[in-house]
Amino acid sequence: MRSSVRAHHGGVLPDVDDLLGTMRVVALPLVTRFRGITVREAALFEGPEGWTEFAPFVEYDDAEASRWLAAAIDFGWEAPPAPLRDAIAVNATVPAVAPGEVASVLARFPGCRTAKVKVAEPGSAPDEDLARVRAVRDVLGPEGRIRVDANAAWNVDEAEHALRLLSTADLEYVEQPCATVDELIDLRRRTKDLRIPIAADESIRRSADPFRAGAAADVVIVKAAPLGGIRTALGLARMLSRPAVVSSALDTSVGLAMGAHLAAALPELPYDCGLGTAALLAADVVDEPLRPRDGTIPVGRVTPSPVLLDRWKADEDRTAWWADRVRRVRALLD
Ligand SMILES: O=C(O)CCC(=O)C1=CC=C[C@@H](O)[C@@H]1C(=O)O
Ligand SMILES: [Mg+2]
Repeated sequence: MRSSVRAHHGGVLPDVDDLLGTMRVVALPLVTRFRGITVREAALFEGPEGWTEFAPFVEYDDAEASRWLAAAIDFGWEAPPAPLRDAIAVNATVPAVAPGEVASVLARFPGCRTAKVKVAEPGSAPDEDLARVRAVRDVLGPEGRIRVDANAAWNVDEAEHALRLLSTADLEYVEQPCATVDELIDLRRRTKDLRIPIAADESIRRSADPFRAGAAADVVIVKAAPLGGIRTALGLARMLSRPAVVSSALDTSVGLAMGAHLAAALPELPYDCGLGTAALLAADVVDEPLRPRDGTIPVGRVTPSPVLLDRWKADEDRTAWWADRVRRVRALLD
């Protein structure tokens, strides 16, 4: 490394040439559309501690992306905290597919006893969500655990209506049913009788006051990259004092390894984690992707295969776009 400096948190902050020197940008096809995309782009760097990932979704602004870069640097340039476990139980992630497609999606997650089902997608009605959830229940059986994620799409009335409909499906929790903390509080009051726990995801990583959001929720979702890295996420989970579920962001196996290290360092892990999403990628950058086997993924660093990095490399325009993004976002970390 040439001119790394110390970052505010006391860690190393590599300069932009260090980052761009090893950067590889990939464009990986998905098995099925997820949050509106069919190709996942990611920038990978090799730091002194190993390979790391910077993959904020392309529509995110530079300020938001700067936390993802801090996380990438933390994982590539610092040793992760000591793991307390060597495998992480993960959930299946079911995109907003038709009920007839549910069985083939779940088949990609062998051994997973928990499924997270996307609901409230634009243009989809509550009874379509219910049909998808019922199809998941048919495959998992009565012992299966089913959580739904609305990604903040419902207002309080819609959320109450949907939860009353979905309550027949025995839900483990509902993730981010509404956008604001006030709405979450209102919804909790209105649906007390249903006893469906409420999990906060976007409210934790995007709100100015994650503590208020944590207090309004029964469960908190922590994601290493959007929260600025493993250490920051661990500290936040500790302070929120709610059961934490580690999840990911449709990362390559390099980013999933970061999430697995976060999950491995949490003192308690009562829920299965959203780290099985390599199963939604039709291609990955490592020879042995971190796809769930027996319902778990292993904890450890992974190294991309040069052949796969070449096979899935993004075209010149997209690679230049990511290099520009890294330059702009790195400047925000000074
Ligand atoms: O938690 C999971 O099962 C997988 C990850 C996941 O659902 C998400 C990944 C990427 C972006 C988000 O829209 C989404 C989420 O909201 O949790
Ligand atoms: Mg979510």
